[in-house]
Amino acid sequence: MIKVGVVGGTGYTGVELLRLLAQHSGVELKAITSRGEAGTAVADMFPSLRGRVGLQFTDPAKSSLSDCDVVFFATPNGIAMQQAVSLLAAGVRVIDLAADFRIQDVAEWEKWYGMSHASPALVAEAVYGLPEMNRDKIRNARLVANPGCYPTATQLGFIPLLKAGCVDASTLIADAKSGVSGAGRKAETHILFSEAGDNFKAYGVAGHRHLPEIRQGLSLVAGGPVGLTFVPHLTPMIRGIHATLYARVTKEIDFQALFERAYRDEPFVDVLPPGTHPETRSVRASNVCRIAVHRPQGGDTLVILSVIDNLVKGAAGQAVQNMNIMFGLDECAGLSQLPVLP
Ligand SMILES: NC(=O)C1=CN([C@@H]2O[C@H](COP(=O)(O)OP(=O)(O)OC[C@H]3O[C@@H](n4cnc5c(N)ncnc54)[C@H](OP(=O)(O)O)[C@@H]3O)[C@@H](O)[C@H]2O)C=CC1
Ligand SMILES: CC(=O)N[C@@H](CCC(=O)OP(=O)(O)O)C(=O)O
Repeated sequence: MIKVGVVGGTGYTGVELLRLLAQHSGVELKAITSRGEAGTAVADMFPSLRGRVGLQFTDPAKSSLSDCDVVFFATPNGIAMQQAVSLLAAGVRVIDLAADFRIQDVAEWEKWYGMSHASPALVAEAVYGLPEMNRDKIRNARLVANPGCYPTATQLGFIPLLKAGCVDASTLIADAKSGVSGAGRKAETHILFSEAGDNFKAYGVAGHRHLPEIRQGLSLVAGGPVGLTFVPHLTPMIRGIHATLYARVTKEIDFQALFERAYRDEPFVDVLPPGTHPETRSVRASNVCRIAVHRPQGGDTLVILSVIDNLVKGAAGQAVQNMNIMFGLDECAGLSQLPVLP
């Protein structure tokens, strides 16, 4: 049994980790932290976990995280980078759901995240945890940077095209929409029901912190710099990301066949038949990314539709997938949930 700790068990990605780990036969939950709820039974706060999680929340400063085999950080940006060094020194592997180790250029990270990096030396060691891109490196990683939610949906949609060199890499467009849980569980005015409900808006058009993360991944695949316009939107749904991706064709190939080949052996990427329109509810609560490939009116622009659940393939599910790979388990262990309908 793999001994697991979760830092940030009261947040949305934290409780999603608990839901998935509680259904995973290869792990034992050892510590679940909260600063404000230490001493509260986890199942009292989240009755959905009654009978499945018997632990209480513990104060992160007093938790026995160094006794774990792996610790997940489901915390705001800037927390894991302060604690990873000592955990790694104690032989604990770390999976950070935040962005502390996602960007290899530390100066660039500091610019977008508005803080100094506490462990710049660890950044080079960290492996970007997108299994479809980095599975072999993840296997031996001590420290995994779990990708962001928008970056997961966007990169999975563009990667086959850039690998094949069949689109103009300088004019990519990602028009992405997220459910409100993407903003986390903390109280903020713009995510109040009466602000976000029955409403739809773009944000971060001038520059969102996921832009450098997506650019980094796509540039590696393309073998050179990419030009990307990325516009996120907030939609009045709870879970889900829908990314509509545009790319101009430079080489004629069978694009549907390209995607089917690229993801044929991927357990969590489903390429839909031609002409289909994936819905966010078709992946709700599951670790699946569904992709459809379109070429409207046979023109020179491809439109790729990519949907994920931001809390699962966009966060906790992908983190469990990474843990499975790191510990040599079945990659799908604990991740066989079908999407919830309606
Ligand atoms: N929501 C999403 O869709 C996605 C989120 N992420 C990333 O995952 C991380 C968690 O997100 P999310 O779950 O939405 O956030 P939430 O705001 O819902 O939860 C944050 C958690 O972190 C804990 N926490 C806050 N500050 C500290 C601290 N200083 N030390 C220890 N624990 C702390 C909080 O617990 P307490 O206050 O009880 O200690 C809480 O459990 C973020 O970095 C986010 O960017 C990544 C992909 C998708
Ligand atoms: C709807 C919403 O607010 N989404 C968040 C992104 C989700 C997230 O948590 O960011 P990471 O993936 O980098 O951790 C935002 O735009 O800031």
